[in-house]
Amino acid sequence: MKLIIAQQCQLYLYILQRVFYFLFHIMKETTSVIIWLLLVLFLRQNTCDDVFAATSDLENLLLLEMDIVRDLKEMRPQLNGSFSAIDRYLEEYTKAKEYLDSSSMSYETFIGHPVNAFHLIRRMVISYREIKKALLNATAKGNLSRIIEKTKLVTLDDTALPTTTDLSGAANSIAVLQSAYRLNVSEFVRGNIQVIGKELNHVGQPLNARDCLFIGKHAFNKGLYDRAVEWLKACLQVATEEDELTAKRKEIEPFLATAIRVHDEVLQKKGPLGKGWRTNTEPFNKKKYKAKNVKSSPKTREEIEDLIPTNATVLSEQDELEIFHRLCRGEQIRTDMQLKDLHCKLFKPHPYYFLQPIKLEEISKSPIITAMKDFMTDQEISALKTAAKKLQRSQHTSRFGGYQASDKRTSKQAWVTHRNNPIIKRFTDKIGWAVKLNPYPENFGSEYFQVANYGIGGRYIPHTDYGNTSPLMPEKDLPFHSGERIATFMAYLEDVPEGGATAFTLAGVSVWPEKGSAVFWFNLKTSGEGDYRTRHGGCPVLKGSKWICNKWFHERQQLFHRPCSIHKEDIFGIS
Ligand SMILES: O=C(O)CCC(=O)C(=O)O
Ligand SMILES: [Fe+2]
Repeated sequence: MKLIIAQQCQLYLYILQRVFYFLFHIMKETTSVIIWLLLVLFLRQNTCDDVFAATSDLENLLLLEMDIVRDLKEMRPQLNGSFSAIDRYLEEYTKAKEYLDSSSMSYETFIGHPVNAFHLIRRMVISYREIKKALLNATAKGNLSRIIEKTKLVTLDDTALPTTTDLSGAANSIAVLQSAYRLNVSEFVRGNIQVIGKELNHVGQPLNARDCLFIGKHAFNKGLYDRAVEWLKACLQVATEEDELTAKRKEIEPFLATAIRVHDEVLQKKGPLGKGWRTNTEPFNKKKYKAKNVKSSPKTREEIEDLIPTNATVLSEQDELEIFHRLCRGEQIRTDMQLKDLHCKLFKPHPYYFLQPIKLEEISKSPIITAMKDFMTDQEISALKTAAKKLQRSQHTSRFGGYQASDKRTSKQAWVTHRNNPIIKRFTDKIGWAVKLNPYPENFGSEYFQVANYGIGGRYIPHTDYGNTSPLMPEKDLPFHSGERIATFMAYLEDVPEGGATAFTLAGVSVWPEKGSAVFWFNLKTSGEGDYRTRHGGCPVLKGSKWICNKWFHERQQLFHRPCSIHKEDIFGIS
């Protein structure tokens, strides 16, 4: 008996030992994975509340600033002595406010100008922290506490204020805007948006030398060496003209020298364009450096088609970004023949549309992309925007797996259901009748509406809507077996004065946002295979506030509406 117990004990011990060994082994293997996961979580948290990523948040920030200023102005006479941080800030704010009042712009229009938005974020990040520190110091010293402790800025939770991450995000966005739209930098530092070769001038408030230095450094860090040099040169110019110096020439010059040197070295070693860097085609220092393999970007739709992957080859990220920016700038890369083939028609796919047909415009024939003009009523637009109050930072596939907020997709979004909202319910029906697909999330025909708002320079780099590139609506409501995103309906909820087109890089077309209009396309071929030619992205918003609303249809529920086919290359159409 004893023997049996001893043997059993040994067996248990052996099993326990193996389990420990196994766990230890797993832990050893997974330690690095865990560290990565923690890092990813940490990075995610840090980028969650980016205020620069949505104009609606920037507008709220502007209102908050007005509140704080009212309070500061009331308090200032009671504070004897020097509070230079407050005085400097109030002076700067007053200039911005006078500018806003004299231009009689709406707050949304004002904040839709990237320079005005940058100024606001800078004041909130730098000036407010300085003021708060000065006030708290004074409180610590004694009798001012009763006045100061009541001020909004002191009682306000710090999480309500933007952070240095927001300021960096805004500087990055400006660098991206300049690069994508070829902005005239010497005008931009004066606050004016001018695109080289285009009649356009949106006036804003000038930047100071420190702002230019800050943006120049961000352009450099993003590998935009040509742009960094332009910024730093403009910065020197501003510094020479400034009454109250914000950055000394001595501070700027070393950065400029480094930017020029790195620019020339990169050009000589790697060429003018690659993943993560760009330079001019000529070096600044021609005596010391030579240019290397200057590559011209694709010119026509045919040339782009040559780049379309046939089997496994994929268009390089850099080539695609070049095409994307050309489309964003409104360059025509299709031939006249291709354009001549496109038509408009009045479309009555359902009795609902008999009296008021849809104005359908063909945007592209391969793949088929259609626009529906004036598809939404003002009532539907405001119902969707009102329902999308709690916006969260949008995410995109991450290099570490899963999804992450990054500058590949700078917007904020909310999922909106039609439940309990008769206007949104009717709008859902309307879409279903128009495109002849099941639009109801209840039976997994589609996801809820995704309403998104872009901020300064807000963009979404080219991607496909199929293949898990962005998170689906909350998973508990949409099981895996609902299939891929078979089709996309995307409506524009605002006009965008400058930039912000949707560019289809392989179709070679751009669609410009028009309030109430929508675009529709199938992401999958009839065989169920993804149609790579549907790659598209949201161009950086140069000026204004871009709001869109997506409805993604899922594959399985559409079986009887759109039967699959055995012919691999067949595509669906809208008819
Ligand atoms: O903003 C745009 O124009 C494109 C948005 C988009 O592609 C998406 O949300 O999937
Ligand atoms: Fe998309």
